[in-house]
Amino acid sequence: MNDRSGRITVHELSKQFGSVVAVDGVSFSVEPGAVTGFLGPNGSGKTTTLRMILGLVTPTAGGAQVNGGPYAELPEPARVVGAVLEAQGFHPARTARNHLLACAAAIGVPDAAVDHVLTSVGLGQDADRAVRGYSLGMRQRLALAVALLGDPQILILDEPGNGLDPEGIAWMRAFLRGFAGQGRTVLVSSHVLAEVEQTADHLVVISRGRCVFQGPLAQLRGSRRARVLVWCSSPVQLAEALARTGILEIDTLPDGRLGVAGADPVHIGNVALGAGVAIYGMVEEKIDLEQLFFQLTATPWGAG
Ligand SMILES: Nc1ncnc2c1ncn2[C@@H]1O[C@H](COP(=O)(O)OP(=O)(O)OP(=O)(O)O)[C@@H](O)[C@H]1O
Repeated sequence: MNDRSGRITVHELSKQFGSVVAVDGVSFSVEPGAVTGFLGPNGSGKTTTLRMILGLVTPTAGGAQVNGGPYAELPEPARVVGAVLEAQGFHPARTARNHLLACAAAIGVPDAAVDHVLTSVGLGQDADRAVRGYSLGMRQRLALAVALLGDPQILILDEPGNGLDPEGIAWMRAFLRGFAGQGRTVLVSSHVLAEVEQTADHLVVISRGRCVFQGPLAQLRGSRRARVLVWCSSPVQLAEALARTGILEIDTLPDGRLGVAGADPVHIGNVALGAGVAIYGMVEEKIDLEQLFFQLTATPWGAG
């Protein structure tokens, strides 16, 4: 089965290792033409999910499909999916070129593909050096080159930012965006929202083996209403006065300020004036995605 859609679908996927429930009924889909960030804290089940998509771990329940069928049933899997799950154990004495030539032979692609992928990942100059002299970032690029050998439609990367310096991270981001820009599919895991924030169009967030959010990044940003934080002489009086004008989403912050959603500073100032409450300061709250991610993944079965 290969419908060439470039779509990954995961349905009610679960995996239990003894008494550990690593993945617990996760469902999501990953579409072509976009970068999908697969986010969750350490141990939340990301790697196990990716391994199940790739047929490396047998699910306890549910299933995953790549191009309309199980990965194991794809006729030429390396031409459909390129995956980098962990910094591979490359033979230290081998050059990158020789390593890639061996991989190319194993999956039946012509040697010419080797030069192409070496250039794509920026290792052209270092192709004939032994891998033992490679930095971690260069090894990551080599692992990516292996994944690209079959000119796959889909890339699956597990924490590709690990060990990369800022320049390497910027390069990886641009590469993944370019790959998705060709209409291909990218699924990239991370435990740091900031790492995928600038790359991902879509997010799938898991926590303790369960999916707590999936959708466009912009939707996550918009899921929390912007608030105005108000420092005033009488928070209770101001909250009551605002409520009389229909503004009901008001929280009291630990520092005594009010967090008011659904009203602009002009309205709040006018209401305060009418109620005889002195305003000492107002700021529009910045939506902190990292904090939202933390809130999503900190509560046991989060809000989705
Ligand atoms: N082969 C295994 N045997 C037993 N437990 C496992 C196995 N693989 C994973 N686990 C457990 O399943 C849970 C999920 O692990 P997993 O590696 O999928 O999480 P993760 O989100 O990828 O974490 P990280 O970000 O740390 O890589 C963890 O509690 C882990 O200890």
